[in-house]
Amino acid sequence: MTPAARLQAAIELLDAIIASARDGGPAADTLIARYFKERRYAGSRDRRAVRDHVYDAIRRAGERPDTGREAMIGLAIERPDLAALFDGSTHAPMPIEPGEVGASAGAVPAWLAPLLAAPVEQAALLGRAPVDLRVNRLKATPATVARQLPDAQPIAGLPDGLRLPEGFPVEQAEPWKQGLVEVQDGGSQMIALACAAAPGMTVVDLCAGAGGKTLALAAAMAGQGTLIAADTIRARLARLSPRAERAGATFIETLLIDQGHEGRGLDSLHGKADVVLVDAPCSGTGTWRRNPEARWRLTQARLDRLVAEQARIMDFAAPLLAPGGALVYATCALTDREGRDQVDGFLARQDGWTAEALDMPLGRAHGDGWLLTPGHDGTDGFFFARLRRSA
Ligand SMILES: C[S@@+](CC[C@H](N)C(=O)[O-])C[C@H]1O[C@@H](n2cnc3c(N)ncnc32)[C@H](O)[C@@H]1O
Repeated sequence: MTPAARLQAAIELLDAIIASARDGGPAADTLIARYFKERRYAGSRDRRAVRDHVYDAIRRAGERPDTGREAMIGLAIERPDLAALFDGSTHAPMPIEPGEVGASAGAVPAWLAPLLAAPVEQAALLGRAPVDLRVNRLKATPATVARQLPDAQPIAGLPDGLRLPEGFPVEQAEPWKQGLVEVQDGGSQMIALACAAAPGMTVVDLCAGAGGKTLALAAAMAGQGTLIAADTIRARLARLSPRAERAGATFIETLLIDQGHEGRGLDSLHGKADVVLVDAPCSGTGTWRRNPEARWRLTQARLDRLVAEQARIMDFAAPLLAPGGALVYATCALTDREGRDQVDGFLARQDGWTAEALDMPLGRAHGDGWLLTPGHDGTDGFFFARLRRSA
């Protein structure tokens, strides 16, 4: 493909990504993979160049543009090398008309910016994310893994964390194949640390998804005790089993609960748990480094629904705790409504709970919880809090 044809391909892909973000369709990565499956003539260098154009244009535009051309013209305003490719030749984009405007530059949609926690460094939300690993203590130590992965660097403050450069193909590396490491952002590792799970405890990971944090809890428990991974989506929980097997964490039990009737599946756990992790569904504002078009999907109405659902989940999680137990509330969101205010609301609604002061090696205190941000900590963005049920 010529450089101009690559640019035109990026514009077509952006059209599809914009429509998908508007209509709740597939993620950008899925659309890009589909696009190239149908265009076998594109070589690996073509695919890389088109993908880079697409993501550069997405990262640059805080508001969802109307068209791919508008997104790309916005980028071309800052990149004369790209502007020169709008020449109308075969497979190239048509010349930019006088007065034709590009998407404006920005990190965060205007409606959302005032809702972000004040300390958040907004531009850093769109940076490039490294590949973070958690060494699986059920099978290995950081020292043994570091010898096998010489490119990996320790992550300050995370005893089991190792960091590889962006794009490192870790799934082809032996330590990953043998289950000695899991790919897990440093912020997620910090949340597992905040749970302070220990051998012999009863721990419930209530929004377990495919079990990223469940596996970290399993390692902290050294494979001893009761660890339940619950979720409302069967397909997500199903992805945990092969991961648990690879990690040697076969003591994990999975529990499929019924959306809207969660209490039914959780009755037998009432008053039994030492730790309940609520890693709640959220706006994902902290993970834009990995899927920057997510900010084109979020709407005020969706945020309102998420906030209501987070409060509801915390409320049905609370009775699961034994006296003296800890409910750890976490989101990969950086809006105060999903974090600090959510904890304030819980403490106002529920008697007999206190927020524990946290002192973690990365991040900073925020309200009654803790904030991690890409700009301050080099991790994805998270808010979490540890809420203790009185003994
Ligand atoms: C942020 S994701 C969890 C990510 C996961 N903990 C990890 O570390 O990979 C939130 C999860 O909450 C689940 N969820 C949504 N509503 C729920 C509910 N009412 N009860 C339990 N889980 C729910 C979603 O299916 C999703 O898997």
